Amino acid sequence: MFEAGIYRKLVLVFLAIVAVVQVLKLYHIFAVRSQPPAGAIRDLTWGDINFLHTTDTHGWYSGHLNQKSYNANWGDFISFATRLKQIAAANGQDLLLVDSGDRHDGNGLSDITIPNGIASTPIFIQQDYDILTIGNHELYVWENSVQEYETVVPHFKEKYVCSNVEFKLPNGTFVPFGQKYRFFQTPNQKLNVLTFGFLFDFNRNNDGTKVTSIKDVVDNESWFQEALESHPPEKVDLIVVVGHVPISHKWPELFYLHEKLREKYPETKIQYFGGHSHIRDFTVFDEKSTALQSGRYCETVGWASINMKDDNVRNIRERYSRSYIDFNLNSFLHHANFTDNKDQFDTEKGLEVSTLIKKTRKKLELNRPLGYVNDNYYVDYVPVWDKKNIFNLLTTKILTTLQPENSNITVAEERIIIINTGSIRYDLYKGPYTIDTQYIVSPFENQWHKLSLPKSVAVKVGRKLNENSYILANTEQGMKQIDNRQLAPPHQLLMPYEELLSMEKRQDIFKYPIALNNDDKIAIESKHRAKLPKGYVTYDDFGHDGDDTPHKAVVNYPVPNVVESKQLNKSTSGDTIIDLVFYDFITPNILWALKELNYHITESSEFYSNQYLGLLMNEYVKESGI
Ligand SMILES: Nc1nc2c(ncn2[C@@H]2O[C@H](COP(=O)(O)O)[C@@H](O)[C@H]2O)c(=O)[nH]1
Ligand SMILES: [Zn+2]
Ligand SMILES: [Zn+2]
Repeated sequence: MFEAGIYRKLVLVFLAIVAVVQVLKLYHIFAVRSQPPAGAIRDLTWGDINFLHTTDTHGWYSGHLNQKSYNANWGDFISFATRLKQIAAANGQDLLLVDSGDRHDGNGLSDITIPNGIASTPIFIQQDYDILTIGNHELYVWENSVQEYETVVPHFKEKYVCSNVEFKLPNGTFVPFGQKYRFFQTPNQKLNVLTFGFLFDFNRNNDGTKVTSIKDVVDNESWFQEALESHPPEKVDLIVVVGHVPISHKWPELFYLHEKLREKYPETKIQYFGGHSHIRDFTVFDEKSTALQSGRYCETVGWASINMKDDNVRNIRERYSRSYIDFNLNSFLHHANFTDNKDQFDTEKGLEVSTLIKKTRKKLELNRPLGYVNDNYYVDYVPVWDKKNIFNLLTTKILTTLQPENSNITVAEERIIIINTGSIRYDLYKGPYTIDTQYIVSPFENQWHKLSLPKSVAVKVGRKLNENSYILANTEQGMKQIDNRQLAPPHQLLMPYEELLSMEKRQDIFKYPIALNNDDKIAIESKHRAKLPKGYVTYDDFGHDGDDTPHKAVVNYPVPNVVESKQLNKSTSGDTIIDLVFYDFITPNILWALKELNYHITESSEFYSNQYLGLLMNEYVKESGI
């Protein structure tokens, strides 16, 4: 009797264990449902109208020569777009190409020439865009604005749409880059599309250009109201807004525009394309409006599709789809249905452009090695104090080699050198350090300026600049907004340092950038994902299945707006006068910080050196390697 009782219990326990294992197995399969097997690519979802979007390409038209995930070049992208347009046409659908600006500053192909862009712009314009607009990097330097106005705009004609930036003609009048808006019909679906192009409220543009905030255009510019009046809702099937503006819910500009457009077009579908903050993102504005942002540096081609005939749509995901396509040949061949068949995939024009890129790189000697990098140095994959962090390398080794330009510059015994972290544009990877590397990492050829300050004041400036507040300040150029967040790397623009720091205490946040429900965590932590290549795991308003290629997430640690290289003598007593040395680019921010510190400067900053950071890096690598 006793044995039978134990036996029965053992059987029950065994059955219970089997049941639990089955449930977990089902749960696991179910939870990992959105993860295709390693190496598999998530297919695109096509709609009546489809879009390919690029933004913040910053001259990366050669592709990423040492990163397989982004190994396609601009010629491959041209072939890819051509093939997808053919698929769309065969299905009676539309496919439009859109670009949101920032086309140089960050790669040797675009930056080694004077002015920059001379060699790269002829490559960029080979892509057959349907809608494009301007980025802030086309506006810092007058020569780049001239190039945009005289080369890019005439090439694309009515397809270049820019609603709030103007160019000053020799006679002093301001005219738009391209058209302020465009109304056109799509070739296959015959959709009537009303298009605008906007730049974020940028105030560091050169004097030969003018930027009007989106709010001012919408509220005060008569042409905008007239454009809406002359294109009433019954005549417009779709509004497209191409912006060099972040689409994040944290960035208000496009949401203000949306609110005003909805007053006029309560039911019309409105599709936004964003840029500037260098991230993959997708936001839902309302049931009939979404926004796509497509990363940076030719790492991503954004994809959006819309079902225009949607009277009985129950869920917004039946109306819209979005994908972030890794800018590599594997993805391009897959989505264009030419897997393992590159010869057939290549178009004549694509091959011509790939050849042009090779010839241009050779002519510019971009692959000429200057030295060797023995380790990887990251912008934010490791904390800023880590010896593998590039800012640690710069502040402890490279900046210490900066010399005043000549002997008649008076220099103090001690100094602090400050750089904005947004001036460093990419990681420094192990391998040959070439001419191209200099521009990839630190393209800005700013002068160094200095102020002689009491040490007690100078040591506080960096900390003040790392406060993240949007400040209205009276600068030399008049009332300008000083936004210290704009000094940081673009992809951290929306996650201010303090906010990131506060999260740092909860390590989990760096694995899951947003709070995820349990089955997502299972999906991410699953053994399957652990084997995947590192890369973007994008969490947006549609969830985390947007990346066409599943990756193992990288972690982004917080990066302050500025970092400092301190050459100070701990032994000196008293408030000695030291040199505060900084990039002339951040002078408005330095002056703001000193004002905030109640320090009244008696003289303006003084020229210190032309040895900009890229040159210092080159010399350092040649001398001692890194
Ligand atoms: N030190 C310098 N930093 C610069 C300069 N021009 C731009 N920047 C930095 O880049 C971001 C904007 O980049 P984006 O790709 O997001 O538009 C800006 O906020 C600065 O941090 C420069 O000449 N010198
Ligand atoms: Zn950019
Ligand atoms: Zn930008």
